[in-house]
Amino acid sequence: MLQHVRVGTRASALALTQTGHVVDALSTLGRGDLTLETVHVRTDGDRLTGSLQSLGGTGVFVTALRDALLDGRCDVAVHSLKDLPTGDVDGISVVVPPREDPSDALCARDGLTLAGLPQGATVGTGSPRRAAQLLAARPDLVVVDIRGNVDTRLGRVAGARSGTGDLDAVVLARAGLARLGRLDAVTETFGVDVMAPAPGQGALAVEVRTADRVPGTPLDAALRALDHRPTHLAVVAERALLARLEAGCAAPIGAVAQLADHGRSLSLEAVIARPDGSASLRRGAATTLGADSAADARRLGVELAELLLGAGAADLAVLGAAR
Ligand SMILES: NCc1[nH]cc(CCC(=O)O)c1CC(=O)O
Repeated sequence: MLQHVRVGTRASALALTQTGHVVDALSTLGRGDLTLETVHVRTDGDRLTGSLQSLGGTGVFVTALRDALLDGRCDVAVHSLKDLPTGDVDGISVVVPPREDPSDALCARDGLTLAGLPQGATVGTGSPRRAAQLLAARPDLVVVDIRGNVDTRLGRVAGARSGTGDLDAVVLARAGLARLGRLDAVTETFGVDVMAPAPGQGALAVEVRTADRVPGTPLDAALRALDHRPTHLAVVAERALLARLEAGCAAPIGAVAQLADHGRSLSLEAVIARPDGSASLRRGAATTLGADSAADARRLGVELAELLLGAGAADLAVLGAAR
């Protein structure tokens, strides 16, 4: 049986490379039974130019792609998983391919590391999570709110290829730079102890209409093979924590999970920071994985969120405001 599949994507360079990876993977896993086509979908997030925070929280890049999927203008939609709101959507099922390194990376002028940046250096990021953790490590830094695609942000670094940048550094997800072939710009990759990544960072979400998950069809078989259990369970835990804290992707919350004990348990570490970096809470937890491992992962996220709330998380950050 030959099945034709239209894969919807945003038109940014990052979205196109991410979609390209998914198309290649589905093509290989489809063993000649899938033909694939890429369909460009415009989103409000690509059109508006204000601060990312002023756009009204999570999901600005997501709705148009989901609408295209539900309207039947495409059959598969590819997103950066960290950009998705935490709620499930009726009629859509999510597959999670293997994740890239979830870390954040400093891209500074002249090869500088965080410790090497001069007093009062300017660092660009539009993310309250990154701003808070930068300021926690270096209260003297001046954080500049920037947005735009990865190339635009890298172009803001002084002494970068163009040489016209106005900032000493920017912070970006290492995964995006890796996918774009721009790891050359990275001057330091942050450990979780310095900067805990956004829940879901480095992972992709491949969305499909639940009605199309028909066992035995080439698309369903390829999607089953594409789904990566360690990544899927990790992001379920990270996003359950975010949801329990009633926070969106703009909240100053970092969380990263990974399988341990040869896949028999899952550990989760999370940080919530005061936006100015003057205080933060960090906690970790782990669970063994039983027959319903997704339920165990979700419970781990909820329990760690409740541990953080019990320790005063709500006093640190304005939770609920960034939805
Ligand atoms: N919010 C924008 C966004 N969404 C996903 C990535 C990078 C890729 C990823 O985290 O998977 C980026 C850019 C960045 O944060 O540097």
